[in-house]
Amino acid sequence: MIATITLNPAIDIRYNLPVLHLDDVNRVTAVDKTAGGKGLNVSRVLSQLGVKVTCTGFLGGKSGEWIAGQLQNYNLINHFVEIRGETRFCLAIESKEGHTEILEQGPEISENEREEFLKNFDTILESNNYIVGSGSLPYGIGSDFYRDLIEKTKQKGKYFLLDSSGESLAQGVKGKPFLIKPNREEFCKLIGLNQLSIEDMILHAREICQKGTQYVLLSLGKEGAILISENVTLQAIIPTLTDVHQVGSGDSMLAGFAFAHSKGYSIEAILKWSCACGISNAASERTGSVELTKVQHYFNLIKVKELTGGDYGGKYSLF
Ligand SMILES: Nc1ncnc2c1ncn2[C@@H]1O[C@H](COP(=O)(O)OP(=O)(O)OP(=O)(O)O)[C@@H](O)[C@H]1O
Ligand SMILES: O=P(O)(O)OC[C@@]1(O)O[C@H](CO)[C@@H](O)[C@@H]1O
Repeated sequence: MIATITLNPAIDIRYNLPVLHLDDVNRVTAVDKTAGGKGLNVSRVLSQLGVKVTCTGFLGGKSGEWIAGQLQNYNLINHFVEIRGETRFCLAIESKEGHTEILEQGPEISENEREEFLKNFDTILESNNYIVGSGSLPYGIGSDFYRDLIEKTKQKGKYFLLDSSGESLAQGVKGKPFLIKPNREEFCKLIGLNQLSIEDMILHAREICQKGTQYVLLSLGKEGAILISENVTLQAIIPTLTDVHQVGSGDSMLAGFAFAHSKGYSIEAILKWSCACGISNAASERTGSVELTKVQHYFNLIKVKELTGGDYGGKYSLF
């Protein structure tokens, strides 16, 4: 079984506008509202793939109640800790100018609520082999929180997949999770440089793997993805879609990885499943949502190629 952690869930609102006018009134042409936060997107996609998923994190207030209701609709097992604060809203605006996100910081978590989560987490660990921890941390949760959860998970011999950013990702990597899934920007921040070439990202990712993280799944949007481990580097070449709804593609990708790995598929097939889920989400109107027939269709179009750059320090010929 797979459990997901969403410490800072959100009601995700997506507005579509032909043009976004700043300092003016804008009227939207389409609205979408989903139970979000990265971990809940992962959960919904896993559920669509037929996996029984336990979801945990913090939920509070009227927005928390709304999200809890949505969990039932998707047959997700609700192990969220109820909090006094109000669960946040996150806004994504899609217009001709591009994609704009406005994200609330989220509620404050008290010491007691944090303790309750940790007790709850110990129980969840007993019955789940995969833990997927995704997204930002709310106030009151220290940046080493994921790291502690990763260490607990590893002590039980289970897999922790981490998708975070900034300091919580940097700290998380120190806990040596099974996998991290940064996008290009998150990875550059992790390394502490503004821009990195693909070759340099591979070399840095390999270094992270040598220190104990098993996989770095580098997601590159419409350019596909690269999966790096200590011994192998695989590139996924994908069909590119235009006119996409990209929010949640990274989360869908992570769901695809957890699903395919838990089925014991080959590493090439796991990378294809990951990308196929990301693409299917990008093709969907809904945030954090895939269709199995589309996933299978995209799976067949993806090519996986091994990149050989010689020893660590060598260059990768493809790029
Ligand atoms: N325009 C696109 N066309 C085809 N596939 C896409 C496109 N955008 C994303 N994908 C798929 O989704 C995967 C994840 O996308 P991306 O790298 O944008 O993740 P992310 O930045 O974590 O996304 P988000 O934060 O929006 O969830 C890509 O590796 C790719 O497989
Ligand atoms: O603030 P975080 O947790 O980093 O990101 C939150 C968020 O932008 O990520 C998801 C898309 O990946 C959305 O569902 C959600 O609104």
